[in-house]
Amino acid sequence: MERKTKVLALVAHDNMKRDLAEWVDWNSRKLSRHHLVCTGTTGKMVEKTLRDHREEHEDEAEEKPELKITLLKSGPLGGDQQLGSLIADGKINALIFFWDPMSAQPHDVDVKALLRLATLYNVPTAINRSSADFLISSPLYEDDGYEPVVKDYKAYVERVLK
Ligand SMILES: O=C(CO)COP(=O)(O)O
Repeated sequence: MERKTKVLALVAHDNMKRDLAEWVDWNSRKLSRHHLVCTGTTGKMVEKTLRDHREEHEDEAEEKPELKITLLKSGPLGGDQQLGSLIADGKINALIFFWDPMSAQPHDVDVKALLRLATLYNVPTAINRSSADFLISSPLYEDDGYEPVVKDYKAYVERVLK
């Protein structure tokens, strides 16, 4: 049976990009069959990592799906906000965001907003390598029937203002 393609968002701050590149390389088979959405600079790195991985494993007979990677703007230039908007529209199935706990970011408010929306919409989110390992190796990750429950905000939306 044909498995569903998921939309996975991958983002890393500069000091964490090497970590993400290693993680992507290690998980390239699992990632390659999904549509990846990345902030600009992260996306270029992810694409290069996946292409290099393919070149190194050219001799393997397995079928290699066409890479599908969407590059948003660079994070500080609005990429985090673009991703937040995709989350609000229900277009992202999981977020892998290696954010830097040791450096201030010029777009810190955008980073916070992105993480807030991922939480609000109950998007499975990994914020470091171990949580990313747990996420990608979870049986639920492979379960096409699993849909995260999004809270019903109807009462909030329809509240009467005095
Ligand atoms: O700043 C980022 C996330 O907050 C990531 O942006 P880049 O992928 O463009 O470096």
